Amino acid sequence: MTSIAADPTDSVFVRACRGEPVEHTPVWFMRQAGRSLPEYRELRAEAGLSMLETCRRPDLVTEITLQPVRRHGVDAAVFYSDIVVPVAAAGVGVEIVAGTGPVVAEPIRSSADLARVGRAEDADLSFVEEAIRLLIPKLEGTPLIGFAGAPFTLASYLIEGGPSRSHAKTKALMHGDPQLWHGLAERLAEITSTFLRVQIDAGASAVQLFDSWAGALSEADYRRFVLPHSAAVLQEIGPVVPRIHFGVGTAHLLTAMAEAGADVVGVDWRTPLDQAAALVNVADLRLDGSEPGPARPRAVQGNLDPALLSAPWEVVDHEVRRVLAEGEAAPGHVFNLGHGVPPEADPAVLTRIVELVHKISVR
Ligand SMILES: Cc1c2[nH]c(c1CCC(=O)O)Cc1[nH]c(c(CCC(=O)O)c1C)Cc1[nH]c(c(CCC(=O)O)c1C)Cc1[nH]c(c(C)c1CCC(=O)O)C2
Repeated sequence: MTSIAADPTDSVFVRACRGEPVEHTPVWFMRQAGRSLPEYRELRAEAGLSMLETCRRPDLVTEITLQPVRRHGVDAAVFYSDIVVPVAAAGVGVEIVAGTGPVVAEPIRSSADLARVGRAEDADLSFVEEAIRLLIPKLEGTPLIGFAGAPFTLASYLIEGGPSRSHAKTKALMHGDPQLWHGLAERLAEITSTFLRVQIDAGASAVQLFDSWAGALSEADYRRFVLPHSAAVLQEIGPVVPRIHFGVGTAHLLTAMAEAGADVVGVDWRTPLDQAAALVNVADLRLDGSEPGPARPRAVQGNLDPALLSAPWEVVDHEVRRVLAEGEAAPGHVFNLGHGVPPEADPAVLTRIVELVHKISVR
């Protein structure tokens, strides 16, 4: 008898995102594929390729995406790629420097610079499609999360030329030349939507829009300069698959990030999930300026402090139980860390967390 693989669109993870009943709380980890895993470090050393070259090799992407699913038994896979992959495909010279992050040799700071950012329709993302088509059968029903960087977080790398704590040049450009800012953000929104669309069409069961650094903005600046562009991305994708929207240090932005059109709002460790659940129960922003519809309940994702992965197990155990209890207040809860897995994390602790979440959240 041939076994029929489970349908990922009916998985515990997808149902939790939609606020439907689940047998247990699903769990996955941002940055679960990567340097915390010895098998990842071995494969990278063996291949001898840069991070971006690795992302363009469907065979390697498939193996790396599967590694944490095999090892930890997580409820979802996250596509191994990077937020700058589609930007590089659109012709921007960018490298990922180990220990630093994306570095852009010639930053985008004028309209002449903006002309160097290619159009989404000219970006070759066939390697993404190929990798996902290889992956889906190997996942045997485990849902795949596709992702992209939101316009603000991508723009910050392009304008600053690399990682920045203050995002000073980005903020100066937003306020000093709003027309150039909106032109750049619109171009990036198109690239991001295309990257997400390619992943969904190839078989991703959910997507996450990472606005990792949006927390650096005031709510007023976020609403004026960022929200319309992130909303354009999420609303362009539509409700075909659950849309997760995440940033770090966003306690003051959770309502606005939900309004962008997310089905699930990712929360860092600073805001308890019961408080977050109340903040995200709002209507979607209407991009045409019409009256907002009724508030809609949204699921939350998070939010164990990644720093605690190196605390004694009793601490982790206690914190996992607290996060699960606070998550009960939301219509749906996807367990995760409050940000990515640190490279020095002990993978055995992650496996133990998956087992604990599955055991104590049984309905
Ligand atoms: C801001 C951001 C980036 N990339 C990403 C974000 C948003 C998520 C977040 O907020 O952390 C998204 C990303 N990057 C990567 C993934 C893969 C999937 C997963 O989450 O497991 C995802 C979802 C692989 C990666 N992306 C990167 C690595 C590590 C480098 C390597 O393996 O060579 C991995 C596994 C590189 C990268 N790329 C970026 C940074 C900050 C870094 C780390 C730099 C460093 O400390 O070395 C930009």
